[in-house]
Amino acid sequence: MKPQDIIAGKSSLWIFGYGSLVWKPDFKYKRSEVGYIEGYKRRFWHGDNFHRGNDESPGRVVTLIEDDDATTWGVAFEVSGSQLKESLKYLNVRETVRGGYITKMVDFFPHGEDRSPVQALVYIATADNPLFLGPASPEEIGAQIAVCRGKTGHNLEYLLRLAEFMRSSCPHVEDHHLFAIETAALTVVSYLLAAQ
Ligand SMILES: N[C@@H](CCC(=O)N[C@@H](CS)C(=O)NCC(=O)O)C(=O)O
Repeated sequence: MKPQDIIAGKSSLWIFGYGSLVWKPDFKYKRSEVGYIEGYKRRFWHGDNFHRGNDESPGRVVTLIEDDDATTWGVAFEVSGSQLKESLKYLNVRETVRGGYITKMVDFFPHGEDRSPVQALVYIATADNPLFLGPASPEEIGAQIAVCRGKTGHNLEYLLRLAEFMRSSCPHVEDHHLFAIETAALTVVSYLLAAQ
């Protein structure tokens, strides 16, 4: 979907973040809500040769993989008025042009009792994306993240900030994939530091 098609006729829009967007939206928004989407699992299966890696050593960032039994927790940001066009223009470069993500509309469920879902835009990197790296063990992914860096910073920062967000904002959620990779990456870092 092109940004102009997304905002056609809309005065406001919710944008769901589940990776770097949860800790670094970098666009103006009216309000935000922690919550989840259904039917997708978050996986470090997408490559990144710009923000957190390069062509020789692509980093690993998250995408969403369809799974009817899964939910993914993150943050939805409501943008309205001029924020709508500004946020989509910014995210089109950050997510689509540089990251290879496409856009979909999903139901977002704000955290809390009996909250009705709202439609939200989400950026997803699909398996046909040339940067898609696919499944690997937490040890392999952790080792890759421990040594990669790109124009925006270290891949380890991306991992640790997402893990911190989940612990602080979603303490009731056990994200085995995320925390196993965090443990593996920190183990590699400790070995590298000890070897110095
Ligand atoms: N689309 C996901 C993942 C977004 C994401 O991590 N995209 C990368 C692009 S490859 C990014 O924005 N990186 C910025 C950074 O690493 O600071 C989200 O909603 O948070």
